[in-house]
Amino acid sequence: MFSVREFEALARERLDPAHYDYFAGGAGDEVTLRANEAAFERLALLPRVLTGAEKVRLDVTLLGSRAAMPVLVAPTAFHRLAHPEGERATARAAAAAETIMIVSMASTVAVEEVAAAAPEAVLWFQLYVQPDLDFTESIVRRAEAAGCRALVVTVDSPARGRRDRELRHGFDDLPDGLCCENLRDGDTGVRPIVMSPSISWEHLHRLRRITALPIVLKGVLHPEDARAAVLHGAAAVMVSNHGGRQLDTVPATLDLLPEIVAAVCGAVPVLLDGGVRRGTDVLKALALGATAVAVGRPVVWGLAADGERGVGRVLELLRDEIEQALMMCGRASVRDLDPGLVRRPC
Ligand SMILES: Cc1cc2nc3c(=O)[nH]c(=O)nc-3n(C[C@H](O)[C@H](O)[C@H](O)COP(=O)(O)O)c2cc1C
Ligand SMILES: CC(C)CC(=O)C(=O)O
Repeated sequence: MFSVREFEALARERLDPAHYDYFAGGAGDEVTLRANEAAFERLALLPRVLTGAEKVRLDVTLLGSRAAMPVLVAPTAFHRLAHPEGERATARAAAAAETIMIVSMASTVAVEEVAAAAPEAVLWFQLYVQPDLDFTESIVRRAEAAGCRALVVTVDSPARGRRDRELRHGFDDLPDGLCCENLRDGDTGVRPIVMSPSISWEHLHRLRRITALPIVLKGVLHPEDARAAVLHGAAAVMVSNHGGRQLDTVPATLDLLPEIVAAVCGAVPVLLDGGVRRGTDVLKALALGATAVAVGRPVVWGLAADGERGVGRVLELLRDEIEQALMMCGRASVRDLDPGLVRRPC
């Protein structure tokens, strides 16, 4: 396998079509899903020459967590639909690649077991605030106790996106034997995930009161919200449209990045996900001001294709591509890229 695209093709062959469509699909007409990747294709790289950059640096430090490359594992649900080992395999591969895995609240392996399966892994935990705030707090406590080092609060989902592919397959629940293990509740079994339309800045304040973990706001698209996130104490913002799975026809994340970086004014790191498939994509996002990016579907494709090895290979491919692209651009480090590296062809 020599590219993320090849992994997607193999995953498609291996997966039940309903599960492939769950992973691959987007909301509505999938305009945003396509736009995310197209935005990277539209932007060109403009290399410098004779810069003497013999050794290149790929590592970054984010909220105190080190990553050997500026590519994180985005939180994606239901990994055991892709491979029996599920999130355990993903975490082992992330640990081997020395990068950060953001464990989804909707993981099919409990966060404690993910941590136990990969003791070296640096884990962050993604949270959907549940209307029962005491239950939400108990989930946060579990993530803390499991050793997660940041809380990634997803704010783009006051309701679940309408995804025609899921509707067509009637995919609305996990098969028998699988469930969202982080929603187990002593008294009532496993609770369903609820998307909270009432979620507000007040919930962020509450989370800040109950946990000392740094909080990343995931799903910020409007520059005003990015500014507000800083004022309300977010430790980082993640420019994300949920991989085109929530509100269709929102802009590609790469196209919004410069405005958000300007709005945040260096106060907190800006992360981005959506459509990253190549090392050159990573360089483009970093050139426009992201500190790092995250990949969702590429990791799922690796997992479905070959479990831990597949995820490991996907991460290795991205790492090698970044290193090569950085050298070809005449730059010595992912930390000091600037907008001069990219051109928008007229
Ligand atoms: C199958 C799938 C499941 C996802 N599950 C979650 C989730 O549980 N929580 C969350 O915040 N985002 C979730 N996302 C969104 C990802 O975190 C991320 O924003 C998106 O996948 C990035 O786009 P990409 O797939 O093009 O890399 C999911 C995405 C996919 C594809
Ligand atoms: C369980 C779902 C809410 C996970 C998700 O965020 C998604 O499928 O995009």
